[in-house]
Amino acid sequence: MAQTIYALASGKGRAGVAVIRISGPDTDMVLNALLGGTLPSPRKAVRAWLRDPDNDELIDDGLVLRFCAPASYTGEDVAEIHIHGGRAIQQRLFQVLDRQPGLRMAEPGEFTKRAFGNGKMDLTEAEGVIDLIDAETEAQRQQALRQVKGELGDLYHQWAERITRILAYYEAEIDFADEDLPDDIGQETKPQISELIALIDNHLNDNRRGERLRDGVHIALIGPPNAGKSSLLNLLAQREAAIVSDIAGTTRDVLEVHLDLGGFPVVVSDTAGLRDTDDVIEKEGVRRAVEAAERSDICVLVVDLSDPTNAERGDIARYMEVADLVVFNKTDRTDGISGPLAPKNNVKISVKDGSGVSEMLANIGSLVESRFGLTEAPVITRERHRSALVEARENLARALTAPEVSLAAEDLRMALRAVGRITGRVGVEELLDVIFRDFCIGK
Ligand SMILES: Nc1nc2c(c(=O)[nH]1)N(C=O)[C@@H](CNc1ccc(C(=O)N[C@@H](CCC(=O)O)C(=O)O)cc1)CN2
Ligand SMILES: Nc1nc2c(ncn2[C@@H]2O[C@H](COP(=O)(O)OP(=O)(O)OP(=O)(O)O)[C@@H](O)[C@H]2O)c(=O)[nH]1
Ligand SMILES: [Mg+2]
Repeated sequence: MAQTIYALASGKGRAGVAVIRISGPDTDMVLNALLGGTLPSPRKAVRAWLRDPDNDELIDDGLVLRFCAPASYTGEDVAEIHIHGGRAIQQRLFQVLDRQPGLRMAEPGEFTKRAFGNGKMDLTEAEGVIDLIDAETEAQRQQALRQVKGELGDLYHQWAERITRILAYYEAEIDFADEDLPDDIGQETKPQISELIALIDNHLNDNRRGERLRDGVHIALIGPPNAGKSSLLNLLAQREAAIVSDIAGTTRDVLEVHLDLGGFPVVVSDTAGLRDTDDVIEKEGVRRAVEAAERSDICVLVVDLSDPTNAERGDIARYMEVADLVVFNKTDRTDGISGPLAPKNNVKISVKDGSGVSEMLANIGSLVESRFGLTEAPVITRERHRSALVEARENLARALTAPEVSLAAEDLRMALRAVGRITGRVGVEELLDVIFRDFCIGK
């Protein structure tokens, strides 16, 4: 029998109201003790004086919510005690709970773990709950909510069902080889397997947009020394995060700033100015700058528009080729002549007087949106999903060329297990039983 667990469900520290959640078989016993014998009816908020059962001392004027298994978040008996969010009240209630037999403090995620264990949600939905709580931007919230609603889990469940149906043909061939079965089951199954592989490939080939949206889109600011990269970073961060000076080669380390860019989480990296140098430390800085550019999802090249030496530097022309956006800075100093350099996507700004900055933000915003924005179909949000799908795909491909029916069946079973691992929803055997029930084999 599961233990009864409790935890502070609301944020730590002083607050207007704090919510303490209890889940498990002893929930009603605890409520009885705290309320002095009257249990509120389920799913109805009831105001109640909370007392320490050992000495009848008042703890707080509270609000209590009771859920009866299985109709609760965890699927167990659950109670929520809403108290005033003062430290001493929280402390006192926790002391009382700690004294109750069979009760212990919940581990992180344990309520949701129980919800999964009791079939209230699958693993992708549980991950969605965590992502929803962690969501810091609007796009992250939307992506997490879709996962909580089960969109991703449903997709994988559909695929698991498709594999199971295909597998059923092979199982039937193995079990009832002497019965009336199609001569070549491959004719029936192979197009179905290929179709599924194509679906998985398409889903995998997503530019890792879901993962990027979860973790943050990495934007690197690169360019020659003194172009104004650090000045631009500070402008974006709205604080003096990086040192700015008119000495070329000021920035050495890669400096990261986290921002909400129109609802998208982005991590902007300021880097050392790119140039040939004999200074060993600056050299290392340049190496790190190039590395940051290679690792980034979006590479922004910052160039000083008023610097006449740009056109002579072959490396800048090369960076212009590969950069996603070229920002010509310091328009306040010139009439905006970019010389012979005219990259595809560029914008002219002045960090000093702020001109062009909103246009630049819109430009970066649309790059982020088109590459990493939400799509019609749900997307992979974790490496865990990706590696399981790659494994499933490999096994499906192997099933296509398997020399024997029994080997193909084993490949399909492995593919099924890999997909099933993502949702944790249904075991292979369980699914097979369901399918076999309406699989007409004359038996
Ligand atoms: N006070 C409070 N607010 C909360 C939660 C909570 O547990 N308590 N939630 C969670 O942390 C979220 C809401 N999610 C919930 C999910 C399921 C059930 C629930 O009781 N499910 C039952 C009954 C379903 C029904 O009748 O609609 C079930 O699934 O059987 C409750 C809340 C966000 N807000
Ligand atoms: N006139 C003018 N000066 C600017 C502008 N943006 C930056 N600067 C100046 O240009 C100089 C270099 O700016 P930084 O931001 O340190 O340049 P950086 O690209 O980070 O340089 P490194 O770190 O050396 O690679 C500083 O003196 C800034 O004040 C601008 O839009 N107009
Ligand atoms: Mg700098």
